[in-house]
Amino acid sequence: MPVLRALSKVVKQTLLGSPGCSCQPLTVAVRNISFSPRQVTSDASFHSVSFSETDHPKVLITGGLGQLGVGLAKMLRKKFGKNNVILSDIRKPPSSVFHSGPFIYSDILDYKNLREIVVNNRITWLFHYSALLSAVGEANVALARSVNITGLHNILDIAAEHGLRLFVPSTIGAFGPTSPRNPTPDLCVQRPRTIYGVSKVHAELMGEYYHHRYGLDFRCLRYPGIISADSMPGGGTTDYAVQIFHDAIKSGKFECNLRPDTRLPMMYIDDCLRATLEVMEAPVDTLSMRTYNINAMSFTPEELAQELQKQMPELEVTYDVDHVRQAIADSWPMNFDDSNARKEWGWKHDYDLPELIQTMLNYLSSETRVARAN
Ligand SMILES: NC(=O)C1=CN([C@@H]2O[C@H](COP(=O)(O)OP(=O)(O)OC[C@H]3O[C@@H](n4cnc5c(N)ncnc54)[C@H](O)[C@@H]3O)[C@@H](O)[C@H]2O)C=CC1
Ligand SMILES: CC(=O)[C@H](N)C(=O)O
Repeated sequence: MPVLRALSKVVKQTLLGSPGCSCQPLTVAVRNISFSPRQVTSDASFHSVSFSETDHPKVLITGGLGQLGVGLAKMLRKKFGKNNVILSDIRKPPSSVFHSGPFIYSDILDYKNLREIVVNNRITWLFHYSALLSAVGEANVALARSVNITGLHNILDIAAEHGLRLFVPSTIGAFGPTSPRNPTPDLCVQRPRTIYGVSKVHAELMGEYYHHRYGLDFRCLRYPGIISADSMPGGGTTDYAVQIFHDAIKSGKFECNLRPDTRLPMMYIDDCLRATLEVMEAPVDTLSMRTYNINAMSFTPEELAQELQKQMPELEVTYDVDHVRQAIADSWPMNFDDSNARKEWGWKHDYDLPELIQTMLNYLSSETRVARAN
């Protein structure tokens, strides 16, 4: 009976909150009302990150060995110091990554292990990059549901319990065929048709809910398709826009898996990572929302090929449409309206299509020259 009485007291506190406070202080079990390891102690606080801690955050990046995580770690280590940024993943890191700063194994489905990492390393900022992307997710819905939704729940609970500032990326894929597509504003119908999109809308809503309910410092950007030279994409619909550069340099030929007229929002990786840091550092009073669109450019495969052919006139592009990816792309935004990010916290992209092409070609051709010389 005492157990039941205690339980009912916790339930009451959870549901009613304390008088005069719109968000619930951390006196409740975040995930479930039970005697689980997720029960938060009464002296914990969602607002416990002190100023000096946010000036010099201790950072954890999950899913850090994908297309974006290694670049994010590099940028954050430059700013906050090598040992203050821990990269984690479930894959074995290449030796260059392993020797460039702290790396640990972390499966986001293992809640206790995550908690241990956060506690032992006194983590204050968490960048949650683990996910299955759109095309891979459609090929393995059960795994995508588990990693993208169950994994996110673990991350939210850990972040809330330990007063972390939490960044979770969302995507153009969080919109669907009934959303306005040209342009797509921050707030509109979101009815995606992929497990990836559904999981990202869920992440946006859960993060915002934890923010309003518990005061979690949740920040989220909806990224366009990201283009990078030194890392490969992990199985998405926008992957063609990276692959074309590699194939152009290697063989002078590229077979595109989307129709030539498929228009999608895109961004160079340096802009994406800078936006991520900028929104994490934005003063709270500049953020009227917790989830923002960001954008840089928007093009079709045909436009990208034509622009690339200005530099490489011999490039041959053919099309062999993958129907799964095409259906996904046809349901996504063609242009992204990111005016709120620009107005509120000063977002501004540096790379348009010509700069993107020049930067990618410079990087990849110098890599090829080095490889040939060795
Ligand atoms: N790359 C892009 O164009 C875009 C990416 N994003 C988002 O940015 C984030 C990072 O994207 P990418 O680096 O491109 O993804 P990616 O697919 O290249 O990498 C994801 C990483 O998550 C890891 N992972 C999978 N299951 C895991 C688990 N159980 N525990 C821990 N890690 C696990 C994988 O090993 C992989 O290294 C994702 O959340 C993605 O949705 C959003 C929009 C565009
Ligand atoms: C735009 C994304 O979220 C990703 N690159 C994908 O195509 O799945």
